[in-house]
Amino acid sequence: MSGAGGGAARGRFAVVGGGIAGVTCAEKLAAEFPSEDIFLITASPVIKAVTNFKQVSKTLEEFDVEEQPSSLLEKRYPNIRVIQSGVKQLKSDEHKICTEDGKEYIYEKLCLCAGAKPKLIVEGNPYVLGIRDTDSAQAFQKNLAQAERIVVVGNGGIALELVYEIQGCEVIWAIKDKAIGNTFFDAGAAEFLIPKLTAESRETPIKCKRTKYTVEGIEEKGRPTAACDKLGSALGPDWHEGLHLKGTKEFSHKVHIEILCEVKKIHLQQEFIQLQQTSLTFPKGEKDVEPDEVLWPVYVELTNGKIYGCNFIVSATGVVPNVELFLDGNNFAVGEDGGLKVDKHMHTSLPDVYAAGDICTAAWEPSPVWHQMRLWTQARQMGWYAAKCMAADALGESIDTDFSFELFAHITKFFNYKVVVLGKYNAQGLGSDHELMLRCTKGHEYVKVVMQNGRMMGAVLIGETDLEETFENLILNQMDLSAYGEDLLNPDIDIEDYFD
Ligand SMILES: Cc1cc2nc3c(=O)[nH]c(=O)nc-3n(C[C@H](O)[C@H](O)[C@H](O)COP(=O)(O)OP(=O)(O)OC[C@H]3O[C@@H](n4cnc5c(N)ncnc54)[C@H](O)[C@@H]3O)c2cc1C
Ligand SMILES: NC(=O)c1ccc[n+]([C@@H]2O[C@H](COP(=O)([O-])OP(=O)(O)OC[C@H]3O[C@@H](n4cnc5c(N)ncnc54)[C@H](O)[C@@H]3O)[C@@H](O)[C@H]2O)c1
Repeated sequence: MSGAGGGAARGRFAVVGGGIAGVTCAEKLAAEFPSEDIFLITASPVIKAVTNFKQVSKTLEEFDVEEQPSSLLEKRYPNIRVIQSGVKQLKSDEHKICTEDGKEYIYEKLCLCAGAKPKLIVEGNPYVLGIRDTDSAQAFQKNLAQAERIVVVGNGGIALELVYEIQGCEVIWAIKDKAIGNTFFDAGAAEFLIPKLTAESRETPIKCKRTKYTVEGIEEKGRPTAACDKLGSALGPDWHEGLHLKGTKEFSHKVHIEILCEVKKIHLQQEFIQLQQTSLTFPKGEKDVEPDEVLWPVYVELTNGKIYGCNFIVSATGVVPNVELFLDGNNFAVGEDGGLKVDKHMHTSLPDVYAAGDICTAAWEPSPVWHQMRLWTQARQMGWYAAKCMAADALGESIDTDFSFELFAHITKFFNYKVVVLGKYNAQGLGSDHELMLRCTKGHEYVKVVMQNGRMMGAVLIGETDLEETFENLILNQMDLSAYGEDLLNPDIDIEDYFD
């Protein structure tokens, strides 16, 4: 980009967002166009960089994520110029971005990677916390250190990690579903995991192939913090490992799960007193609940009629893409989940504007075994592929959809187990036309495969199953496995020998 006197700076490529999607996109553009300046405009003072990237198998990947000062990125890629300022306005018809520091940038091609923010059960209630970035995680830790009881609402990734990690504080976990972890597991897997949740003490964390989160080149003491909670980058794998997630009590873990319910109302202490209703103590057994004599700062009334007092509530109820600012004056097509719709070339509905990561909604016809989930891995893949598409468009070349969108593949860790989910691991979108095959050894491993017409469509692998590569191949090649029947999961048969 070149400055144009006191007016707008002009250039070929601009990227908004210093999270994984934006940084990966800027890096790829910088590598493809070494003689062009790439503008990376980001509201946060630190950027997220992928390091030690390793392709573990065809679609599973392993990498570390480092939070770095932007100067390190500029050092690695001298043609990336990081502008640390929030975008105030996008004028897509003029190909112009206006930032909060009063500057303007004219682009030829732009990629929006502004991420998402927590979708809270209620906005503006100081007792309801969301967790997204370093600031909000630290605020949570600080509040937890003073807490005796909290209520966690939501049943996805964050809730699963929190309820397992929190110590010295009673946790009432309210979920809409019948079983825990509905975004990753079915009831069978949930049953397998529950003993870990109720175990008296936690084990040493296992090492597993999953992304690792570190902070590089930033002194802990003088560490820059995001200017504002809403604009920091999303945390990611192992985000809780540096945090001391302990309440005021000396016990290890106390989690009570309320299933099939939602939050009906949240009452502040004064409102609750006026209501003259009864709240409950922390249940000791299934039916062992008593009226609570303690006065709490806030009360949660559940749709099952129960009321629990607590110090605060964590709303771990998903995310909503950061789009409002970009919609103002721009006629973007928006998906049902609130993201900017992108086609198979990561192109939004507006000319020369692309989007990647949590902000976008994949609106192309997906492969039968891929779906979008707002995950770190997908943010990296989309950022990289968006840059490839921008480059191809700029050079008038054609490009095929990236292979990473052929199969949904995610490695993570829950309750200290390695967890690999592949394809339609919960039979998403398959209706009733599918079969499940299971293999489970209590406390050791849980293997589930989803079959349709003799073909493997998805799998959940919990524990050290070593099956991920074989199953990845079986899902990708859609081989007819009818002849193998139950042998597919027979632990006495080395399944790899069959198919290698
Ligand atoms: C607590 C937690 C745990 C998670 N754990 C996992 C996990 O184990 N595995 C996994 O795969 N994923 C995990 N995720 C999800 C993962 O972190 C996100 O999917 C991923 O980081 C999204 O990357 P992104 O680049 O799209 O967005 P973000 O990381 O949110 O980055 C957005 C960037 O845009 C900038 N920005 C926003 N608005 C503006 C603006 N107006 N102007 C300029 N800049 C702006 C922000 O400052 C930020 O730099 C977790 C998320 C959370 C919150
Ligand atoms: N290990 C991992 O892979 C990991 C860990 C943490 C977070 N993440 C990702 O970070 C993002 C944020 O995590 P998250 O856990 O907030 O989101 P999520 O999308 O994983 O889960 C949201 C949960 O909230 C529930 N929910 C939604 N609205 C609700 C309401 N009004 N009342 C009660 N429950 C409600 C949903 O049923 C779902 O269980 C997600 O994209 C998630 O995939 C991933």
